[in-house]
Amino acid sequence: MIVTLTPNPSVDHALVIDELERGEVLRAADARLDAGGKGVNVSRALAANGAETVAVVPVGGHQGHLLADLLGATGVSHRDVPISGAIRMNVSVLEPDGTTTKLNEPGPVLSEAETRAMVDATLSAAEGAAWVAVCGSLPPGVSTDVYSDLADGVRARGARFVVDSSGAPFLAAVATKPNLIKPNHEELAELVGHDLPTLRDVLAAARELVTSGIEIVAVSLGADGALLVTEGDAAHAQAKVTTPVSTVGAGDCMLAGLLHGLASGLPISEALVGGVAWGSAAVALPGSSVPTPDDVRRVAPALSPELPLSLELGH
Ligand SMILES: Nc1ncnc2c1ncn2[C@@H]1O[C@H](COP(=O)(O)OP(=O)(O)OP(=O)(O)O)[C@@H](O)[C@H]1O
Ligand SMILES: O=P(O)(O)OC[C@@]1(O)O[C@H](CO)[C@@H](O)[C@@H]1O
Repeated sequence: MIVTLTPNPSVDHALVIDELERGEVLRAADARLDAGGKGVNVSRALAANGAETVAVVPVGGHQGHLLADLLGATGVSHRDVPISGAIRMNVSVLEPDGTTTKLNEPGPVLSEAETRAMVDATLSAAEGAAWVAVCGSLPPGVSTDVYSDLADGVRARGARFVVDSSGAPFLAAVATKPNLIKPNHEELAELVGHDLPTLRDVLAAARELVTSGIEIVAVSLGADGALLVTEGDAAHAQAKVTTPVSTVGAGDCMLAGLLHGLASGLPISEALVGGVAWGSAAVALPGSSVPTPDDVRRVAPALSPELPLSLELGH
């Protein structure tokens, strides 16, 4: 069982347009709503592939009701923590060449009591779980100290602690030495404090974090696939997507596939290939849609026989 906590969930509103032009009235050709926020997406992807998961979410306001309805419609088990503020509506603007622009709200202010209730709900869901993944930004009012409470509580219950975030909260979370982190290329550069132009640089940065006490560093690299590093191992995998539609949530689906593989006892390289398959399958789907097993079967992920260390990333 994999538990997710999304401290700052959203309803994701995706709009399909021809071309993003500042200062113009743009008519959307299509639009869709999905339950969103990084941990919610991880749980949605797991549930869509038949894996056991519970999503813990603070819920308030009209969007909160909508989030609960959307989650219910997709069959995802969720534990709602009532809050007085309204959760976010985040907008994604999707162009035909696959370019995705995101506009994310800050989210509601959470009181200390609401933050405590969110931690307690997560720790109660963590009883008997294999992994607990805390994903995405922190809403205003939530101190980064929340990560040490969560890390200690999750470990005390025998589960493994995963974090995916960005900026200062990610730095604070990394200081708790999670069992697994999933930065993307930019977030890893932020964590180590310098640019990482090639896969060789990404490997060195991931090894630095592993040496500091993090068991597994999984770096998602967009179209360049993903690199997974542990103390004794490093693996790279990639899958081509001919027509990218929306990259929103691809990193979350990659994390979901990876955790599913690890929870099923796969060796890390096979779990990585599964993660890349789920992430790449998500890129071929609209909005924040998560892939089903049929979608995953349509992509052909490949483990690199040797690490392509000279690969220049993002080209
Ligand atoms: N253009 C692409 N072509 C093929 N696969 C892709 C592409 N973009 C992303 N992927 C797949 O999705 C995974 C996650 O992508 P990425 O590194 O962009 O995540 P992210 O920045 O965390 O995304 P998000 O925050 O939207 O969830 C990659 O590891 C890769 O497997
Ligand atoms: O603002 P955060 O919490 O960093 O990210 C939130 C978000 O952009 O991440 C998901 C995609 O990964 C979306 O479902 C959601 O809107």
